[in-house]
Amino acid sequence: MKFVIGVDLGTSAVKTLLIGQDGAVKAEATREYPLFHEKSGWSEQEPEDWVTGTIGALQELTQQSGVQPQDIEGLSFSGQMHGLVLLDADNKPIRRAILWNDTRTTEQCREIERKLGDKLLSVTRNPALEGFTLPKILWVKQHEPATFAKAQQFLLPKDYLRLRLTGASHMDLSDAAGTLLLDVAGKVWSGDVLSAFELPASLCPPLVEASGFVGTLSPEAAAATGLSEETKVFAGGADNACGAIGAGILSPGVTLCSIGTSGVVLTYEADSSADYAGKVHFFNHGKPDAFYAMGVTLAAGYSLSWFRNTFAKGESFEALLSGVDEIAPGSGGLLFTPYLVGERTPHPDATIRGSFIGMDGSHTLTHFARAVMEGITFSLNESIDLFRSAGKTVDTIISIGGGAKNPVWLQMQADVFQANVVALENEQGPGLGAAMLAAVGCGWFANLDACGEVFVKRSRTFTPNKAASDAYAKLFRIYQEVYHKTKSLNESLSAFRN
Ligand SMILES: Nc1ncnc2c1ncn2[C@@H]1O[C@H](COP(=O)(O)OP(=O)(O)O)[C@@H](O)[C@H]1O
Ligand SMILES: O=C(CO)[C@@H](O)[C@H](O)COP(=O)(O)O
Repeated sequence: MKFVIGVDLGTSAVKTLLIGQDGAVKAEATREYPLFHEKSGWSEQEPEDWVTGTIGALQELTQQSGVQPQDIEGLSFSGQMHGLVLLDADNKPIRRAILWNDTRTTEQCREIERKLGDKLLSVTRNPALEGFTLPKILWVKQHEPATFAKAQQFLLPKDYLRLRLTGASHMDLSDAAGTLLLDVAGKVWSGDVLSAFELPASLCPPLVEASGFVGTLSPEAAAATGLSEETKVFAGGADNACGAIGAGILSPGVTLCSIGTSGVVLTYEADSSADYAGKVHFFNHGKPDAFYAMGVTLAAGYSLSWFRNTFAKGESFEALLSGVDEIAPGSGGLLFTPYLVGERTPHPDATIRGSFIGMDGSHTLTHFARAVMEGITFSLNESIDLFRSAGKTVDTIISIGGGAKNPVWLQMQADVFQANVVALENEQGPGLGAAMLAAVGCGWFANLDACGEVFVKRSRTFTPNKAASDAYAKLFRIYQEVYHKTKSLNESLSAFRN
């Protein structure tokens, strides 16, 4: 039996999967790394932590599985999107990476809108949002000119990791789409955007398809990981593109919901013709010539992690969430909005912050935990609402990400979304999607669709419960009011943030 590896460079951790030709997961290994929030709205990571974590996870994967290195034919990547890694002439990072959930760049977003006008949406197919990469480049240029003067190239997180494992520098189209520098339909770096901000074309790495073969592991990387120097490396894609591949979202009809650090609702687009007027993101898929549209909740799983780390430190998610199923929808009148780091869809707003509304003396920690899960799910339902309003049928949703480990949350998704929610045998959709890119690249299958038939394994389907759905429909309307009623309060409070 031959094997491939999918490396998912997430925000909370790097997760690696070793998968055989039969699509069965032979071994998994994970390494966590920290996030740095030096100021309110800032979010950074140390690129070296990604490399150390990945090498450790790959060593464990090979040792634990007992698979011979020469039987591992290929490897590919999935990565957290948008994060800015600036490299000097020696390919060394010149500062920490500024991540997708860092919202310091509101001023740069307004500058982009002023300079590009209508071209922004027509070329990049997306609005200027704080999380995207171009505003981050402009922020460093303005606030850290001495650092920026050293920058020779920018990469995204998984591209930097790939550079360290192969020695070659590339960016795939699905991730490049989230930079605001790509002509999304034309699949080239936009000369118009680069020149509007006086950025040299040399700052951008060569573009490849997510499925593109980019070389083999360097001798150093092979020695450090225990893998063979012959292992073929394929570019890989944005985590949401890979999540879509790993969930079998390879043709129209089925919707994806991912609850990782962020939360995502994603639908397949067969061509670039759809026009959501910038209300949702529109990016290149990891499947050649396809696209996807998605709404993003910035702090989905992050809200639950923050809640646990702040109020139940040291507890597992299983312990924290035990008993949430005994509380009725609505958490005893307690409502949470997950705007811990601002929001993207449907409220692109870097200043808004979260709320608990309706606290009373009868509420326990378990009520709060359930309210957090409900608030995150309501936020994702706003994206589903947007897609339904645009005429999409959303009746079957594949649910992936850390949040999909909890069956109560999967049932809650079915009840809030009023759709069937399907769980996969392994919730690690992005890692599976990366492994599928490697499997197709190694020639095991003619294309991703054929690979999906073998690799994507559905498990349980959760169907909406009528009484819970009716209650959630009422609660969702109340939830939707909270943003508007807390917006100006948060604007006033922002002066007191650190
Ligand atoms: N057992 C669990 N039950 C519910 N939620 C969980 C569980 N384990 C992890 N999570 C949630 O999943 C999130 C991590 O998901 P993951 O897909 O690994 O994220 P990322 O790709 O961003 O690193 C955590 O922030 C947490 O909220
Ligand atoms: O910013 C986005 C998508 O636009 C995020 O979805 C990131 O891609 C990070 O994803 P996770 O770490 O939550 O999977």
